[in-house]
Amino acid sequence: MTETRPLLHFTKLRYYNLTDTILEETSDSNVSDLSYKNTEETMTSAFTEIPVIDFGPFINGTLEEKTQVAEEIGSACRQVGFFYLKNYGIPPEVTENAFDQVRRYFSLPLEEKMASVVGEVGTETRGYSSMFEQKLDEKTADRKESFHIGFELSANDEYRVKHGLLCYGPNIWPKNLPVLQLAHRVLQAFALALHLPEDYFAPFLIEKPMVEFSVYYYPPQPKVDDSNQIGCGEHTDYGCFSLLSQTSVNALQVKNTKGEWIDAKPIENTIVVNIADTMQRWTNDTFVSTVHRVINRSDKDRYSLAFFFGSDYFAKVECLPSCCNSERPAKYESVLAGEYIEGKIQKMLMPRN
Ligand SMILES: O=C(O)CCC(=O)C(=O)O
Ligand SMILES: [Fe+2]
Repeated sequence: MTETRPLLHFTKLRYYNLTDTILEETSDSNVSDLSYKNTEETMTSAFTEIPVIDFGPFINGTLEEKTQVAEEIGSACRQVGFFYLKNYGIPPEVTENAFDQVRRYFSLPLEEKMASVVGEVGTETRGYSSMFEQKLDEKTADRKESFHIGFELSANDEYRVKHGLLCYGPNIWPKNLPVLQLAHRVLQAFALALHLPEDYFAPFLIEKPMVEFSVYYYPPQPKVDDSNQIGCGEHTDYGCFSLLSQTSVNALQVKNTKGEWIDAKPIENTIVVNIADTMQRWTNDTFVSTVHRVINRSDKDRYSLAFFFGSDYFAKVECLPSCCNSERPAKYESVLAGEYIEGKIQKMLMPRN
C-alpha cells in the first residue's frame, strides 16, 4: 500500500507512509534538556474530596505563580484524577447562555430532535442521541439524552476528513469557543506539572485535536430501584482530558480506591476537569483516569456541557520522557491515539433496532 498518512511523534512531527518510512519531519523539540524527571508512581488515594484549584494565577500570574498552580493540578491528577477550577477565564454568562440553549433544545418534541440525528443511528458521534442510546458502562444503557458535535476541520483535510476518521467535521462548530483557549492553558499546566516545557503538548492537541463537545440532559430519577438504568453508567473517559460544566443538581460521582462514590457536587462558577485514558497511558499511570458515573436522584432536570479533548488522531501515544526511567520503565506499548480511542467509542454507541 502506498497511501501516506501523518504520525505525530513526541519529539517531532513526522509524516510516515504505512510502511513506516519517514517522508518528512520537523526539527527536534527541546525535551532532551529536561532537568527534572517525573518518576513517582501514581498515588491515587481513597480521596474523600475533589480539590478546588484557583486558576486565576495561572492565567494572569508570573512563571512562579503558574508553576505553583501547575503543582496543585499535578497533585490532583495523581491522587484523584478530578479537580475543579475556579477563575478559569470564561464569564459565567457565557455558560448560562449555553445552558439556556441546551434546555430549549432538549424541551423540543422528540420528532424535532430526531431530525438532528446524523448518519446511521447509533454509529455516529454527531447530532442527537435519544434516551438509552449510549452505553458508557457495557452492562447498562444510559438514561440521558445528548447532542454531539466534533472539532471541525476543512473538508479538504487530506488525512482526517477525507478518510472519514472519527471525531472530525463536518458539523456546526461554534466559532471562537472560549473553552478551546482554556483547554490549551490546562494542557500547559499539565506539561509544567510533568516537568515538561510548557508548550510540549501543543503539536499534539492544538491544531487538529479529536474534540467532542457533548451536551446532556438527565431526567430526574428520585428512586433508583433498577441500578441498570442510571443517567450515565460507570466509566472512564477515553481521550486526554475532559472539561465539564454542570447545572446545580448534584448527580456526578467519582469512585475512589476504596470503591466509594464521592460526589462531584456542583460548585458555582467552577468547571470540573478530569484526566482520561490516553493521558493516563501517556504519563505511564502518573496521572489517573478515574471512574465516574451520573445519577440524578433529585426531582429536577439536570444538564451538563462536556468537552472531551483528545490529541490529534495521528499522535503516537508513548511514555512521556519525564514519566519513565530505568527503575520505572514504560508500561504500555506505543499506539496511535485515534486507533486507541476508536474502538472504545464504537463500543459505547448502542446499535438501534
Ligand atoms: O454529565 C456529566 O456530568 C458527565 C458525563 C460523562 O461523564 C461522560 O459523558 O463521559
Ligand atoms: Fe465521563
